[in-house]
Amino acid sequence: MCGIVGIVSTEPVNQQIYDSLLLLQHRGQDSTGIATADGDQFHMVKAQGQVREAYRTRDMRQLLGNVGLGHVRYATRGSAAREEEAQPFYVNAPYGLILVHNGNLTNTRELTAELYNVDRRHLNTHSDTELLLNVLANELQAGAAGPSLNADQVFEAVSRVHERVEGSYAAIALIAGHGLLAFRDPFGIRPLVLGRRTGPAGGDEWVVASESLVLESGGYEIVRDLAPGEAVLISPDGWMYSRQCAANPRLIPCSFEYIYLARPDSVMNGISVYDARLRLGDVLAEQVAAEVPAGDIDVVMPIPDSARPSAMQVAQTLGIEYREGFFKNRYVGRTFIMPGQAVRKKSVRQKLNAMSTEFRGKNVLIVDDSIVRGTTSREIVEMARSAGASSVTFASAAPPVLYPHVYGINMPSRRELIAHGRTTQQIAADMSADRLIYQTVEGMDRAIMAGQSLVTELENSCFTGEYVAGNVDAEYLAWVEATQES
Ligand SMILES: O=P(O)(O)OC[C@H]1O[C@H](OP(=O)(O)OP(=O)(O)O)[C@H](O)[C@@H]1O
Ligand SMILES: NC(=O)CC[C@H](N)C(=O)O
Ligand SMILES: [Mg+2]
Repeated sequence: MCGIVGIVSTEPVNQQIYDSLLLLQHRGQDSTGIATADGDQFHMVKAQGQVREAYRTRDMRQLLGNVGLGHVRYATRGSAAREEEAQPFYVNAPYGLILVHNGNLTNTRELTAELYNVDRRHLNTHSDTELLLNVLANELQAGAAGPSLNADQVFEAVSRVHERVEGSYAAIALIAGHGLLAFRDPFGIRPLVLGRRTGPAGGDEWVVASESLVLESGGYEIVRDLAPGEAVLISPDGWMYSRQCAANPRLIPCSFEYIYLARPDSVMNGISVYDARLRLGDVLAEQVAAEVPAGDIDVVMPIPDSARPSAMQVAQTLGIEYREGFFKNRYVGRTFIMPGQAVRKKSVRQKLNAMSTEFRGKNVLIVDDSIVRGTTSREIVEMARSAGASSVTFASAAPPVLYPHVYGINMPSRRELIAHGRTTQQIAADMSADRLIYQTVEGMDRAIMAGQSLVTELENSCFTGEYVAGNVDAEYLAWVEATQES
């Protein structure tokens, strides 16, 4: 998952894009980029690292214009370290296009061959985003009748993109002289929300972003989540056009957004992330009560940050005291989205510290939102034991992660997943926990989708092995495993 934002304003957008990217930092820490359109002229700045370190004042000054977009990257194809894969990507024809993308394409091999053999387009990186941009460019070119471009032509091009591209993609593009285009894949796997406000001199200002907290913070009203397959085109003077561009759209958003990726204060597809995490805690508590005799646990503790709402709810539902025994160094980022196992492992130790007075002589129930590689849980159990815990029960608000994720979370290989091919008891032994309790898939679905009717299915492939988009078979998974850095 990456974070994306696009804004059409009545005033310069550079600072607004920067501020929005700071709010989306939790979605990607590898690199960042901003592009603006000043009439027909594009300006772009990209850099490795996080938003606060990436942009200097002179970079910001050159980002002129009232229309723009931005990106924070968490690499899922190619490499986090390659500067040329930082987004946005640019192509000069047709018209001039710049694009940012959250998601991951699954037919990259076919697209790469087609783009070269049929469309005669050169690709310079291993990024799937470069592919997406070139397919869009090709389809816009194919439908272009002359120098002017109308909304119908743009939407027809997006329809052809949907036909050619497989996988997950929430994307925002600038079309020089024509404004901002945003579209979401036909399953709506990755999020994208549209907002509007009135500018200081009147006139509509628009934002499209990965998460609603960007809208809230900028004083925009939420218009709606883009529907799966829908495209929105906003002209530089604030006219908004939209159309359903997919033949068979079906909303199946990624459950991992609710479990871990998104900020709790965002609302996605009408579901509050915070409420979903509370309910995950409620349902997990049922599981704990069924597996652990009453009185066997003295205290419930979260692993900061993402597990807090679920852990609070586990404690409350079970009537057990809630304490914070792990303290977090606020200057260390999210460890799961860091590139490379060595840095992730080291960072867990730098990030979290166990306070022995909270652990000594106690039977603790530690709650995390998810266990993926086990990097966090292995370290945490060891910390709890050295801090003097009598026993350590570990509970995960998500079910066991058993399969690779190919739609925008970088878990390419089965081997690295602590739960793959193991029983719960074996995993508990691996992390040296006395007991391990997992949420069930049914419980997770119930918790996330409770109390609403818009979302009736979730993209759960990393838990179930069922892949909704593209032809994700054993051969493809073996290829991803062999070629993608994790
Ligand atoms: O089993 P693992 O491979 O360690 O992955 C799971 C852990 O990683 C995430 O934490 P992270 O530190 O990224 O972010 P957070 O502060 O939002 O919890 C997640 O919340 C789990 O704690
Ligand atoms: N996490 C994402 O959305 C990644 C976008 C794109 N696949 C990249 O690797 O840059
Ligand atoms: Mg965590």
